Amino acid sequence: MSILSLRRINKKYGQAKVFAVNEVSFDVEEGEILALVGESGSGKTTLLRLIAGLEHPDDGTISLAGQVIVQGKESVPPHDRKVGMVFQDYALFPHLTILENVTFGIAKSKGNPEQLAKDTLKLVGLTEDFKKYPHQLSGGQQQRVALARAIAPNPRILLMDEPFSNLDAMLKDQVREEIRQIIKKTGITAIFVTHDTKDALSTADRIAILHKGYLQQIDIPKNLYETPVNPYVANFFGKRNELLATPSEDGFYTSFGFITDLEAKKYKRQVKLLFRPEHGEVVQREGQQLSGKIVKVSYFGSHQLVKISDDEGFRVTIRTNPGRIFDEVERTFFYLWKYDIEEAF
Ligand SMILES: Nc1ncnc2c1ncn2[C@@H]1O[C@H](COP(=O)(O)OP(=O)(O)OP(=O)(O)O)[C@@H](O)[C@H]1O
Repeated sequence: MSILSLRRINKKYGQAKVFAVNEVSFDVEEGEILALVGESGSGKTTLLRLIAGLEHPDDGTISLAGQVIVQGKESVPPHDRKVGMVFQDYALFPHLTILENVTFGIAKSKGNPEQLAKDTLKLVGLTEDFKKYPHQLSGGQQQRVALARAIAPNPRILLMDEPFSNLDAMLKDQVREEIRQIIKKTGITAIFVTHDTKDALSTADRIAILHKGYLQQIDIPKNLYETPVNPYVANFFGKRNELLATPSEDGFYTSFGFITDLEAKKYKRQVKLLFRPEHGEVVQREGQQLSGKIVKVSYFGSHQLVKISDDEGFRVTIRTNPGRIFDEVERTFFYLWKYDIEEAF
């Protein structure tokens, strides 16, 4: 069931010439984790602030948990929306202990606020540092306090702005997994903003990708990566190779050789074969494969990227396992096991 629904949301700031958010519509399902991704200035934070009520759209409707919270000029004020927010810098009160930080937002709630704060801190994995101050905690721990503070009032939805950007690379993988598990354990619906595709692919159930304020695609990570709706989305998740090819009855002629493919006869004019580095395989045997000269091998620990050039110097990149040893300038064979076909012109 959808808990949040945005319909044709537009937002332009003051005298700006272009809209920060353009005609954006989507639904978020209950219990889902949605990542909002896009390059800098694409409208991610604006969208989050519109949902939180920190900005008001020029047009559009927003409904949360069955209640219309924005329509035309009317809107429910932020404190009545029951939205939890985790800010990029965590925004903890430096002069309050972590227990006081979490109790602060629920002080007026029924029952025993301090016990609820303690229980929520335990839920996020902080069991004994209740009396410490934020500066005495690591970045990852501070983030968990911010998360506890946001979820303690039992919000309808949790919004997080760049939650992983202040963490170093070593910590990031671990924190992503922990945060995902905590959110899933509570069953809360969450939306987080990130410009890092790894954050989105590894943490979210679905990803919404924005470009210049327009929603490009919203789907599960695998579909965004494997079946992007346009070149912008495809390239956002890692560069694709683009190889020009001439179709014939039984395959494609390329500058690296011939690829047998009966799909080719559907095309009348030159096409582009689009493929990611992991959709090719470098092989030793000669056969129905493509061939070229290895011009560069880059080692990344978990894999290698091999740049292969045709006779004219045009290059494609193929990913291989890290154990293979290649000589640069070696002639090699490779094949593509997956590619998209697009009209070239
Ligand atoms: N308060 C503001 N006043 C005027 N323009 C703004 C304001 N906030 C954002 N903008 C503009 O709106 C557009 C979208 O900005 P927004 O911050 O939503 O993008 P973003 O995708 O979150 O970017 P980043 O990743 O850099 O935070 C940008 O062109 C930005 O310059």
